[in-house]
Amino acid sequence: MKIALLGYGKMGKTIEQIALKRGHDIVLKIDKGDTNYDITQADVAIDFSIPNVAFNNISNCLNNGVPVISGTTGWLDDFDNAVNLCNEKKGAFIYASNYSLGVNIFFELNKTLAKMMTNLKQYNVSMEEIHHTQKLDAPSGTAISLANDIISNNANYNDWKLEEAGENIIPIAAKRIEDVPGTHTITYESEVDTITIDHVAHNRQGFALGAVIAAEWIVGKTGVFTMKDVLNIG
Ligand SMILES: NC(=O)C1=CN([C@@H]2O[C@H](COP(=O)(O)OP(=O)(O)OC[C@H]3O[C@@H](n4cnc5c(N)ncnc54)[C@H](OP(=O)(O)O)[C@@H]3O)[C@@H](O)[C@H]2O)C=CC1
Ligand SMILES: O=C(O)C1=N[C@H](C(=O)O)C[C@H](O)C1
Repeated sequence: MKIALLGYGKMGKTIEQIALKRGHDIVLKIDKGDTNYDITQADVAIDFSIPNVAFNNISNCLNNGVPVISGTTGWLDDFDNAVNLCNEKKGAFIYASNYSLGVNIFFELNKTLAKMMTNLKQYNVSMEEIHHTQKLDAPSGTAISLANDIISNNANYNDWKLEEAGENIIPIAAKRIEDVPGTHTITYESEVDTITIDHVAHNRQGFALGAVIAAEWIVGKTGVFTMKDVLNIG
């Protein structure tokens, strides 16, 4: 498979290593300032860039009939526009806030726990995410997915807020510590005890492998998909 990497930073480089090991060719490596390139030479594009260029990169792929895997976080104001463009162009598109198998299992655990806690109003939920100091967005895309899944599965919550608690609101604390690849913790606290679930990434390999697996899966398909479709879990 011929892969275009849109964003050749920490994730782009990790994806390259894994894709080469799995027998793929990297035909484009696009970074800041690279504007004059022909995306149609790729069978599939993988975007791990920065929030304010992600939608433009995704649109370019969809407008040129190239399936696109989007891992960049912090651009979701344009998510519905990406979905509409994909449908209009009969293209193929996946966005996931987190491509790792472990986090996708964690997403399912979070939904199940949120459902179980609905009638237990003595517990208050909170979330913490920790990432490296170069991260541009806060809270993390994964934390936003986790919070939205709690809201969809637990009637006691209808919103989330960064660093702010309140009635029916999930407070999310975003910490930045050098070299942390990504840690997410969900806590339910009552007066008598605490229930905690967490996911700790040890490196970026899990995110990158998931993105390559998604790229292999999407070629030849039409539509807007999620990692749940790719991994067949939950
Ligand atoms: N969904 C998931 O599983 C995961 C998502 N992420 C997300 O992926 C994104 C990238 O993360 P990471 O690799 O750590 O970040 P990096 O900052 O290491 O890499 C981002 C790269 O994008 C480049 N870039 C800037 N402008 C453009 C452009 N117009 N087109 C293409 N590339 C451009 C940057 O170049 P330059 O440095 O020259 O500006 C940089 O090399 C983040 O949004 C992060 O949150 C990260 C891990 C997992
Ligand atoms: O920026 C990162 O590094 C990561 N970003 C993603 C997010 O915002 O959730 C996924 C992972 O946690 C690493």
